[in-house]
Amino acid sequence: MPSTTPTAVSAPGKVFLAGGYLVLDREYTALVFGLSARINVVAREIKTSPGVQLSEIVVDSPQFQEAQWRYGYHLAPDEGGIKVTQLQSGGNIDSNPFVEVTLSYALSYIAGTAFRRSSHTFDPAQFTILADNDYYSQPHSLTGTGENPTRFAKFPTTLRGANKTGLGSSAALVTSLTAALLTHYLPQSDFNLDTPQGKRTLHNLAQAAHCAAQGKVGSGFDIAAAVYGSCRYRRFSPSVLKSIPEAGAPGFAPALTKLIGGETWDTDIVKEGVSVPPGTALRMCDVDCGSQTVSMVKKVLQWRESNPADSKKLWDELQSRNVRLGTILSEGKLDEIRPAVTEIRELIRAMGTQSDVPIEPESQTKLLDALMEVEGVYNGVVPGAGGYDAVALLMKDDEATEKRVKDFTAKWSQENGGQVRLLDVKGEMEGVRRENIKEYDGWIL
Ligand SMILES: Nc1ncnc2c1ncn2[C@@H]1O[C@H](COP(=O)(O)OP(=O)(O)OP(=O)(O)O)[C@@H](O)[C@H]1O
Ligand SMILES: C[C@@](O)(CCOP(=O)(O)O)CC(=O)O
Repeated sequence: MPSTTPTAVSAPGKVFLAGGYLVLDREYTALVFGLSARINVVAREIKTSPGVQLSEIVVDSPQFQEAQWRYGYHLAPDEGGIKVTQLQSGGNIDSNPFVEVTLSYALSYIAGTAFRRSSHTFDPAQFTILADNDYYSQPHSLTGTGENPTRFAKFPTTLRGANKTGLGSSAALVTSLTAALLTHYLPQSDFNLDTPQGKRTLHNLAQAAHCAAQGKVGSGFDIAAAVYGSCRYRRFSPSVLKSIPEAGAPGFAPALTKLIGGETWDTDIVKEGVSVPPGTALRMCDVDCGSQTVSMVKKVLQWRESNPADSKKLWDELQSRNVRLGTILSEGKLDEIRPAVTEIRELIRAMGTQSDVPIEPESQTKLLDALMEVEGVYNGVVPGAGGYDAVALLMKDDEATEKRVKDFTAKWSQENGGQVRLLDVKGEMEGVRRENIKEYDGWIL
């Protein structure tokens, strides 16, 4: 039976502190942190008048303009699973592939497991997405209503027009929407978010859906952070996802059920020993400029292929420096943070120069070096794939340091052009979780 009371879940965004590029290969690991910025999904049934039959799932994202997607669903032939189709609602609504693919995957999984035991159908339901403001850099109005008027802003734009800050909105969205669908439609005996088994199911399903929606298989670190929060991550073998036909194609449903519960996943996610010292915060600065992760990844991998010996030497050494930083952070050795990060940055710059990819470009080196001079800042990196669009800082977690960093970034932006802005988000340990529905007063009727 679907849940008759509304339920809410949230999943965190990510900051990729160490191990970018290396993590694409299972030989190496990444040090990834979850963030206090979350994507929340509230699930509730749609009540219909007596005698009225509705088979519709509505997903909406009320912080944005033209962001309501209505879907019909049917059983695809030849065990193709549940196929969803966006219903036209008059206006010119963009499709949302991440939402659509997530629905196909989660509904097919639900139908193929629990619903197989009974002649169940999907009752109409609504899933409302609410994202913490730091995911987007647009100016916004904070005139919301309810208990929490400033937590979720209204953005004066469609999602397509939103400027993302790179916190992994699609991974957090796919994870929390999948968790909301499983929680809403399945009894607790079949899916419980609070158990290791529940998290495993969610992780596998969200990874598969996210890869399908993106049209590529990345390392999956962002889904791991969304499910488990801060962790040391070793990726799954890309071959894990080879067995799965496109959603709706013949054989999709049994292949998906087998994949999600199967033993082929060789992901290795460790939470123990991943933390920052007490009194220290991992913070992000948005730098207003975008980079092209896909072509950067392609170029770095080409360099690696053409220079197997040199690149291996560099990656092996970088891996051991990354692991050392993880140990220093979890053991709270404050004095060692700065030199350890400096050593990592040296090798990141070497990788950038050798592959001719701006991983830590000169403008970011200047910015990070100048930030290090701000009292209370230990050091910082260009997170993930690097480029021009963000820096992550390890700094003291107090108001005075925050103020100094904000003053610094304001001055830096003025003197150097562009926009550097300290976001409110901080590194946080916890992954996906259930939320109290009261958090969303004023947003759901
Ligand atoms: N609040 C939201 N409501 C509905 N869909 C969203 C929302 N936020 C993100 N999405 C979906 O995720 C897509 C953005 O995903 P994309 O992978 O481009 O960005 P990202 O995950 O934030 O980036 P990065 O991996 O660089 O951090 C949007 O086009 C939309 O489909
Ligand atoms: C380069 C890479 O290792 C990290 C990309 O991270 P981000 O999208 O820059 O946060 C790619 C991946 O892990 O899928």
